[in-house]
Amino acid sequence: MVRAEGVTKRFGTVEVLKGVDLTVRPGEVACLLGPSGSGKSTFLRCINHLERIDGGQLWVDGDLVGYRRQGDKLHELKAREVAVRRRDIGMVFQRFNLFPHLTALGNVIEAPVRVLGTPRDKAREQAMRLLDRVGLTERAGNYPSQLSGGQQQRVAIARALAMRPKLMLFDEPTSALDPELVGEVLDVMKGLAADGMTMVVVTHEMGFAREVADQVAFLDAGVVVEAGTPAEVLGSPRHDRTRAFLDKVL
Ligand SMILES: Nc1ncnc2c1ncn2[C@@H]1O[C@H](COP(=O)(O)OP(=O)(O)OP(=O)(O)O)[C@@H](O)[C@H]1O
Repeated sequence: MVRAEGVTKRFGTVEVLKGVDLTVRPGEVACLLGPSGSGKSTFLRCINHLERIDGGQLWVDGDLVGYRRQGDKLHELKAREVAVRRRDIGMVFQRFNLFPHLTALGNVIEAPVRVLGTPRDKAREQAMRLLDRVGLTERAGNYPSQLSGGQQQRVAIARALAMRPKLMLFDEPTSALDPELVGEVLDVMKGLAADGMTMVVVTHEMGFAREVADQVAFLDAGVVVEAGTPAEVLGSPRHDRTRAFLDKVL
């Protein structure tokens, strides 16, 4: 589903990704760990077409990010084509980024109606099912300001799911939450994983990584220095930098 080979990314003269290699298979949950500034968000943004890579190759769902193949030639994607590819990718951010002027239901309905042209009645039915899935049926009519952080994040997940993505990206989805609200968001993510959603999750929640991840990758200074099962990477890390990081967070 995601394959990165030697992906590099520079901001100005600073090389933030220095050759990232990572493969995430369909249905797999990959947790990306690493110190602040190691490039985790940047890598997620590259997968989601929000940043352009400078080198290496990045495939999502069999397509080379940024390019369309025609015969044996590659053509750069136009903005419209990027927008179409991005429909298959759901992204959930640390700060929930809900539309403040729309209710929970309105937030979930918005993209299917506007982008996919789903009839409003059908989008509403689907949105209610999604709100039920994230445990927020009763809150459908509430505005973001009337919801807790955990509830807002669950709406954000429902909103991303409304586009029926093939891949979900999570960028520290619980970091902005009060500790007592973290569990409710992780439970929704665990449910998604159990349903077979392919997920790449940047998180500091080691319990989640240990319990749910098929693969844990440790990114340090723009390079995946080790990747493996949670037992391998969290239980017996091979790299000094991974060990030093885990000593701090575990
Ligand atoms: N748009 C940008 N322009 C310039 N520099 C950027 C930009 N985005 C990120 N950076 C820099 O790239 C480096 C990696 O940032 P990134 O947010 O990817 O790291 P991270 O591992 O997700 O960190 P954190 O855990 O703190 O969120 C940082 O030094 C950051 O300042």
